[in-house]
Amino acid sequence: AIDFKTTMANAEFPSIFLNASGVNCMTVTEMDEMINAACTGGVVTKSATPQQREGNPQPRYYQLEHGSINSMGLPNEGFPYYLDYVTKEHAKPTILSVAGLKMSDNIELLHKIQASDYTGLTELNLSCPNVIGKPQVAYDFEETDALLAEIFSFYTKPLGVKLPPYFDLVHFDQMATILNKYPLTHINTVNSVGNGLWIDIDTEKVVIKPKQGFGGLGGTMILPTALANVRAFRQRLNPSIKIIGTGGVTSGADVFMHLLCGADMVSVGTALLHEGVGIFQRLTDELTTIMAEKGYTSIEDFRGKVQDF
Ligand SMILES: O=C1NC(=O)NC(C(=O)O)N1
Repeated sequence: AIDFKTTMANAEFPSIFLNASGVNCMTVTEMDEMINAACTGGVVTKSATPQQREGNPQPRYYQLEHGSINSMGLPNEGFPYYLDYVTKEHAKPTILSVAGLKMSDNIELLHKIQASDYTGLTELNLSCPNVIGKPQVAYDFEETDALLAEIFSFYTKPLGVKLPPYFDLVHFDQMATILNKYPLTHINTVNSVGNGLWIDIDTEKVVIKPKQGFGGLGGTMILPTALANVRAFRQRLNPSIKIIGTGGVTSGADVFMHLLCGADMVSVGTALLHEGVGIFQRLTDELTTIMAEKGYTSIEDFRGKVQDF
């Protein structure tokens, strides 16, 4: 069997696979299920906001033929619930995802984690596209830079950021220049492709209620965008900043492509919601088959080695 173990900061993940924050991670039951499932590296919590949130009105999720559209609106049990969970002992590492609704929230949440007994990884979600009236922070380069500067003036525990997709090479340059200034453990890229729209032609209505049907896109249809973002940041970031590749993974071949682009770990959202935690054994088996066919005995044989034409 191939060794899929991965280390990020002070955490040793027994597998490269994680859930995308938001999927299979809202409650203790779901998070335990992720940790206890075969071939998972651990669990990423739902992004925690300072207080519990109901989220946006339903329907707020819809499965499309080639992916998904969602405008959940950060429903979650509240920061204390998730801090309590990750501070407990678990068989595999946890990543605590947090999402402030304004800059002072983010600072406050990280002060609380810094002061807590939690020593594991934290991921600052800078990219939720679905909080009504709120922008995706990571599309504001100045705000992101200022926020990270403030955070790293006091935060000394392992910290990564969840990024939205970018679509312009100059934006990759600008964002990487900012991120390289800070001792981040990782980036997680991509969050959903923000503010897509889908219509049911029978009813001539949009398919989700919030924001007149505008929602974040996930699944197969965003795989090319996800691969581009993983590769672009791998090419630009300090090697010390690891990459969790997220977006569009439904098969071992998709995982293989994320790894060729340089991902250190791979997380699954839409397909996990659709298939359940059994997907991780399937992805492991499919990736193992591909590697065997190519004579690879370790991910290091091909990680980041996508070739130009
Ligand atoms: O960061 C997020 N990305 C999404 O696609 N949806 C959720 C949400 O709406 O809660 N948050």
